Amino acid sequence: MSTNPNPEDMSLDELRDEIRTIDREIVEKIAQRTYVADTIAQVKDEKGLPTTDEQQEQAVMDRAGDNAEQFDVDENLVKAIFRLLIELNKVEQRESR
Ligand SMILES: C=C(O[C@@H]1C=C(C(=O)O)C=C[C@H]1O)C(=O)O
Repeated sequence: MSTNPNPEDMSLDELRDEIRTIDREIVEKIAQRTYVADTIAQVKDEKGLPTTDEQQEQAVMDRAGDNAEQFDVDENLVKAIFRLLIELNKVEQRESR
């Protein structure tokens, strides 16, 4: 068994390192988005507004579709991810009110 990785394995490792960094950044961004949504929940609480804002959710989904198109990724998949992010925020918002 050789201790030296062949060049193909090295480049696979390097690419997976890149994925690892991106995965961390994605979770960091989700945490940032959740934090801002928590702040929005406080503002809504002060103003006596409901947790759910369907018009805003539609705007977020429309933007997700536009961004998916711009970056040439599957629009339905990106929208599914944003639907989950919105639900995550609403659960968090309800818990913090
Ligand atoms: C964060 C908000 O609260 C909820 C969560 C949303 C989201 O995660 O994008 C959008 C609308 C609201 O239903 C908001 O009103 O902006």
